[in-house]
Amino acid sequence: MIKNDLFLRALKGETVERPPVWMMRQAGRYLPEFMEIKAKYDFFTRCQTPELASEITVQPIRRYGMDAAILFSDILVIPQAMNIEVQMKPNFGPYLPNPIRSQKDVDNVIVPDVKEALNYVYEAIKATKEKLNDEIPLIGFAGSPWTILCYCVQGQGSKNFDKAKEFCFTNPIAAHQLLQKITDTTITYLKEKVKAGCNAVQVFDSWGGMLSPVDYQEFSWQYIQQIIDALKDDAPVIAFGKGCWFALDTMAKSGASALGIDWTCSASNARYLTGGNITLQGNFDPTRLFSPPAEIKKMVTQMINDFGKDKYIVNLGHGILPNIPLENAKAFIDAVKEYKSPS
Ligand SMILES: Cc1c2[nH]c(c1CCC(=O)O)Cc1[nH]c(c(CCC(=O)O)c1C)Cc1[nH]c(c(CCC(=O)O)c1C)Cc1[nH]c(c(C)c1CCC(=O)O)C2
Repeated sequence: MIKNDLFLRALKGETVERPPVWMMRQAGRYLPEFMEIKAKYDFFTRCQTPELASEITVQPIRRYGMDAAILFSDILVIPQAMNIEVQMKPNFGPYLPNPIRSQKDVDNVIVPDVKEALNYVYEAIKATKEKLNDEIPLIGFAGSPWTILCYCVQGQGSKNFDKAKEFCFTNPIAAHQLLQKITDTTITYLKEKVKAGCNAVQVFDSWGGMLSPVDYQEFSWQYIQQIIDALKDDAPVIAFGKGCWFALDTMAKSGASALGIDWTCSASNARYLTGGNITLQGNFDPTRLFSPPAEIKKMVTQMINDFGKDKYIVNLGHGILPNIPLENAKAFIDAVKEYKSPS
């Protein structure tokens, strides 16, 4: 049994004293203790060494006491396991030297035995569970098939992922084959993560908002739906689509336990679009963490009042930025812990 189960109760839609809180990308570069490890080990060494990955995962918890931990890893371990070379270049980000651009490239992509290929991730989960000592739940995650395709085809980060979209629109058969291969790999991977000890999983569709509503259904959502269908009896699933407010009505009917909301969608609009019954997670503008702590606290309290304390998980609308002052991150977490319902 998990001692602080606020997060799991919110995912079930139960009434809570206060909403739970965690931050997307909470194990990261704003933490000096993270930077110390980063200085010594390259990115994939950190991901692949269970002792390092588990240590990095619990760093923000020790400092701030969030209500859930998220495993330190990356969405790009999936293409790596599928035989696609992925590098993480310092001060540049992901770089895939042989991007996928043709049917032949797609044919060369394998659906691996993820039990073997990503065994280091499950070992990291087990090590993390020991460190967490059942105090709080652990979240596992994967990128959405569309977001993974974006990197596989573009070959690097992008403002508009134009090459990824061009590939889908000029070569839809190959694109769908690739999306299905990623989906099949992701389903087995997430199931293994749950078996290893993750208490919930989140699917990050970071680049879903690059697609039109119609294209979103075709190239992104139908694959996320397959993942939800396959996982929902194993663990609660959170679906986060950045810029995907237009699909919230579909997402609300998917069987996901919660939906992530970014900061461009108001709480009332998100509740309206999702029918008011499903747990929502979000949606503080990550850049707003640069505001003074007192202002952050006021805004967080207002945000909880706007979403309502139940069926709600406090989070940012996307990942925390590298240069956020430590006391500002603390103000965000503390505001939630100090929350009192207006009566
Ligand atoms: C799109 C995406 C990626 N990775 C991820 C996403 C989806 C979430 C989102 O949209 O932010 C997910 C991710 N990546 C990382 C986590 C760790 C867990 C956490 O702290 O939340 C999570 C949940 C570690 C990481 N993944 C990465 C870092 C920073 C580089 C480093 O530590 O050396 C971290 C802490 C590298 C990475 N990995 C990726 C990018 C674009 C980058 C470079 C940009 C950046 O530096 O933020 C791909």
